[in-house]
Amino acid sequence: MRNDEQYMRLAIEMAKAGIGQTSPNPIVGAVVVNSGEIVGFGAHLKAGEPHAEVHAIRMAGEKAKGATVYVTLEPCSHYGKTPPCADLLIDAGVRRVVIATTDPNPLVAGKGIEKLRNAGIDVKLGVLKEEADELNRVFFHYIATKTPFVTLKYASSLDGKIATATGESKWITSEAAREDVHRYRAVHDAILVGVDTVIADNPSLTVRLPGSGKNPIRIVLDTHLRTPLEANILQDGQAETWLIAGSGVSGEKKKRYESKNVQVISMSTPHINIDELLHVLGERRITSLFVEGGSRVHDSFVRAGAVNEIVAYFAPKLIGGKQAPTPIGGIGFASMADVMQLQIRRVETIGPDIKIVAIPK
Ligand SMILES: Nc1c(/N=C/[C@@H](O)[C@H](O)[C@H](O)COP(=O)(O)O)[nH]c(=O)[nH]c1=O
Ligand SMILES: [Zn+2]
Repeated sequence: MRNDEQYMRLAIEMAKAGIGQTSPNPIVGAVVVNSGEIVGFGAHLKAGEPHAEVHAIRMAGEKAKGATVYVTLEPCSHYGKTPPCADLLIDAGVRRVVIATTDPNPLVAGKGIEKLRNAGIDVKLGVLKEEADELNRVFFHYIATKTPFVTLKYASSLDGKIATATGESKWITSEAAREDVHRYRAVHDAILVGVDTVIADNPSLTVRLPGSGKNPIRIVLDTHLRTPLEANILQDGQAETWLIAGSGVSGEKKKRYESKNVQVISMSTPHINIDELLHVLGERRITSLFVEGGSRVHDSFVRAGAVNEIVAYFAPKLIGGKQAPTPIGGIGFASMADVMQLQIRRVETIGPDIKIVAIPK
């Protein structure tokens, strides 16, 4: 016999099956318990497919009657692509529902709970709320702002250089650290780099992991459309590629770039405004954005305050050189009073490297 927290921990572990697969939906897990026996469980695996509660109740069958259901997010009460889970739980005759966190969507927040309580079901809220909120920090951010959750990633030497003064950067971090980066790419809707990185590294920006699925959309900040036409990201057909151009680029120049997997998106101003960019990406259902550099792009996101998480890798190497570029270049902050304050969330080693995860305060 486990207690509410232990069953909810199971539901949270179950939810993780959907990580990287459910966008733009949240990841959700559910566990059905009857007289101390687990009789059903499930996770939401893909937008448009059954919700976690549906899988769990189906598995429980008759044993759902009089059972307790543990679910990491408030059961939905509106008709989306599938019928409301609140009604399903009521019809299945469950006795009690334990919920980790309520739905952030103001249109539905609390409605599922109200339906359950009106049907005489005992509802308990807030069990492992922090863990459940952390699970869906991307989804909650997107619902609240309609812009993507932005993760800034860089890799540098211990003395903070992302390349040598002559522009060499292969490789700074280890194979293990670079594989970790691919795991981040694999769960993001889109990856973003600046055109200078495309010119310098000719990156493919695809996910090279065993059995990896669909590649994220590749986005290049390219105000004047300087991306070389023979660049991998325009030629390899491995993923969709969007070039973000300033308003000054001529239609005929844009046409030269547009092809099957390549689109040019023009901003409303000559220079790219990060805030406008994020709203345009949000409208195109990009809920998570992985910004991989270079240093000018990082600076523009930091100065726009458009960073929700930083993932930094430090290699045990010294590169030196006043001209060697650092992770955040560009203009930066003139006064210490304006710098971006962070909170370190995690420090870990990966192979010979150090990985630090931080969030803005
Ligand atoms: N130089 C390094 C990186 N460099 C990061 C970017 O500058 C590269 O262009 C990009 O990762 C290449 O993408 P790909 O072609 O898909 O492999 N990133 C890292 O984590 N460690 C490094 O040592
Ligand atoms: Zn539902």
